[in-house]
Amino acid sequence: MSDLLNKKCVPCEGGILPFDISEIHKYQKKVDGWDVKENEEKIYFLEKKFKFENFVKSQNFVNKVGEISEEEGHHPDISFGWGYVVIIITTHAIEGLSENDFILAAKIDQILNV
Ligand SMILES: C[C@H](O)[C@H](O)[C@H]1CNC2=NC(N)=NC(=O)C2=N1
Repeated sequence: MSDLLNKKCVPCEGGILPFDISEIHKYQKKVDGWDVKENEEKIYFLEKKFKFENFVKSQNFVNKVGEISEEEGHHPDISFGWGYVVIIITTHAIEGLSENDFILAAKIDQILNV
């Protein structure tokens, strides 16, 4: 079990530096199947695609992700449709990745492991 599951996202309104690439790689090892990508503004984010059997199962997963995000006070960008959900996570306040993103990723994975 990832140690990240025992942590809680800390409210972030800026004032800290985003993870550098070596911290990103260290944390990436703690979450399974999450890609690290960089957008056109050179902002790093996490991305994972989840597959489901139908639309309703995708929708139910999105709803659970929404509940966890509210509990954590940290929110992903979500797109979904028939049989898939794509989750993107970054820390908007610092324009990069922080521990919060990896905590949320670990807790999203946990939805499917319980
Ligand atoms: C204070 C509170 O934590 C912030 O407004 C939060 C809300 N959710 C958030 N979610 C994400 N992904 N990034 C943020 O910077 C962010 N800011």
